[in-house]
Amino acid sequence: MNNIRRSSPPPPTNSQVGVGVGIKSARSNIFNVDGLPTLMQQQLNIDYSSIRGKDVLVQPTEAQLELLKRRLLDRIADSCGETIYEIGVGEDGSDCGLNADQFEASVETLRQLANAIDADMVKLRERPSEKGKIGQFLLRKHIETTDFMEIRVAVVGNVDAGKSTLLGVLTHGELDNGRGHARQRLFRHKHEIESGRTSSVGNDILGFDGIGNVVNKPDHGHLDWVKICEKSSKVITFIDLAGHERYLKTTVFGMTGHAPDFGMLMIGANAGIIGMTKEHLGLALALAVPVFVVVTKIDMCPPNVLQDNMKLLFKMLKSQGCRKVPVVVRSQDDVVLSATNFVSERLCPIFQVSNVNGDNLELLKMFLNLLSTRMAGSEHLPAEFQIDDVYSVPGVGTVVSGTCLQGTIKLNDNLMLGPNAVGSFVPITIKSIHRKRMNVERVRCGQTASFALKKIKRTYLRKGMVMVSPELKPQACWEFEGEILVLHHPTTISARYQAMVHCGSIRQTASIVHMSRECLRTGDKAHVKFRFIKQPEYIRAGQRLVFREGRTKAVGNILRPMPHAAASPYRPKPAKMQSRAHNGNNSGSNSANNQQRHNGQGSSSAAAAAGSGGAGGSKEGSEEKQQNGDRREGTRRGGKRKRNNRSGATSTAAVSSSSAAVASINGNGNGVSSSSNSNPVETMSEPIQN
Ligand SMILES: Nc1nc2c(ncn2[C@@H]2O[C@H](COP(=O)(O)OP(=O)(O)OP(=O)(O)O)[C@@H](O)[C@H]2O)c(=O)[nH]1
Repeated sequence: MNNIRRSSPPPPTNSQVGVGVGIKSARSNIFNVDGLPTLMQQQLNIDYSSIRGKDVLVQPTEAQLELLKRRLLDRIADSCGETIYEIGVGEDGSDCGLNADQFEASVETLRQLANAIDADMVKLRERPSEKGKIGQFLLRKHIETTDFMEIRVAVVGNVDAGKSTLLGVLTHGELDNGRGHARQRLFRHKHEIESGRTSSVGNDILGFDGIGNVVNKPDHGHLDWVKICEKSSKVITFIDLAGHERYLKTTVFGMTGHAPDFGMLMIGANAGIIGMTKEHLGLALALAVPVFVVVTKIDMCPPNVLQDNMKLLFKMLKSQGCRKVPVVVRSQDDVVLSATNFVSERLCPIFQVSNVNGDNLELLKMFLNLLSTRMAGSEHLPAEFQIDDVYSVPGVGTVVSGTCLQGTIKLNDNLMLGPNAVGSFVPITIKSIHRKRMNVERVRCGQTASFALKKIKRTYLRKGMVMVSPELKPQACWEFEGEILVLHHPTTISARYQAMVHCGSIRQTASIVHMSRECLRTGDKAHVKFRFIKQPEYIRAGQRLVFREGRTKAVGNILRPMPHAAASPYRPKPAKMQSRAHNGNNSGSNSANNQQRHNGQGSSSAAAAAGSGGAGGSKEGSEEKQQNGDRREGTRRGGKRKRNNRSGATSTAAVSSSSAAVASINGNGNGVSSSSNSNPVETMSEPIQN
């Protein structure tokens, strides 16, 4: 059988396509890359050698048909409901192509197999090869009306890039007028309608049926989510995030708390890489979320400007900081190529679209239809659900929404909910389950849902809590060890420094108790022991985290939760916060002074550029203060400036040897105004390692 998705090393070009399929890593876990026996084969001792030839579908025996069916079902189960089959390619990838008759016979056999396993079949692509034809076909299994595959796409990009407009156009099927018509339907607050700016995390859905047609049919401008879900085999949930720097904290929460499978980075063709573009890209890279790019407004952009901005985009994506392979998607072939190689090949597909005249929107839809979840494969594990919102619904009671990270949750299941302020978990029972407003009986890993809970008060709950299977014997942690990489700090970070930890849907200030180095600067990596300031949280080793305060940003992983750390409140004597002086006002001469003082590195590098310009630090700081009255607890944030304790050369070396997206995120945490000061490409020049 020839349809194994491989993560082959050479970067694909527009004229090549990777063999076989599935966009998700889960597939390659089971079907290993060399055609060696899979885990399942080993377990069941099934010999698939007789179905490895390129012509197996031409005239298969009964036994071969049975094996083919079995293998297709395995693959579909592994991929949560669909797979892409490549006809005319042997399992080892060599000797490709079938003559016309053989090809037709193979297609017919595949159609019979699809019928036998109750799946739809659609041709995606057909191409000639040296020895004949090769074709790729999508097989999508029919599922119950109350079930559908779910993919979450976080929509990020600078303000006015056209995010809400594109989502309005995609989900409502009506083009924009260039003056904000399409986005009106998506705004959730009066001030958003008045200002035309997204300020909250929004959800919009786009449903595809078994053969990839969009099922969204607005009724007088309104979408009935239940109808869409009933008719859909796959639902794309767009997490519409705010582009304005003022709402960065909400955007970070959207990226960490809503567990997106993919990031859609939007760029206005005429404006190019400005403002928060690099900040958002850096965030996605830091959280290991694969990103594709959509360049909007090509209808109103002069060709030379578009060309220049595309050049910069390519340079940024290829830079050491990103190490992506950008591919402009211009045809259906390119769509299949990029969708099938998206995750494994570090490919970054780029779509150039217009929301006004509809250019290339069909290609984007086709691409979205081929995306698959990255969270499949842990249905059998004990359930774990992270809560990202809590409501009190009249007549229903307390409702929580969030994402199932592992296992399956069914109606009337008993789970443990917590941790509360003292770190305990309480038993709860699931009263009802909604997926996209539709009543369902179960939720699997990778899916979002809302649960009505029995006998629990709204006031007991908060974002960041979890509901887990009692089998997991959950424990809350005041402290944990992590490995972090400082993407930007104006001076140095030392023990007792406090900042906001974003980890899944947890958002709480934590203090550094201990570090493997005396102090940390931009680009430094260290083992750090953190302690939550307000209450213990449920965390797991391996979770990614973002540690930020104002323009200070660090990313990393949780290495070791420490559930046995004492619960007595830790009241660190706060470190002196010299760096405040630099956060406040970064414009004009101040900014220049700050650069020198902070970095001690003269003209060196992206880090210096990052420190400059814009009013980001102060604004954001004040937003956090407003939104987060709970955070200070009578302590001040620490941050130690150590002036001149490194020579310029040393610190430059430290930065350039760092593995981080030093500048990608840093490049301009400062908003639109800074973009003119710093070269967007140069600021991406430091490597990012996740
Ligand atoms: N001509 C043209 N105008 C567009 C296109 N896409 C969006 N616009 C216009 O650009 C403006 C900004 O679009 P929005 O969708 O609000 O941008 P946004 O990225 O969502 O902005 P925030 O919500 O503030 O982050 C609106 O007036 C749209 O009508 C396009 O493809 N062509």
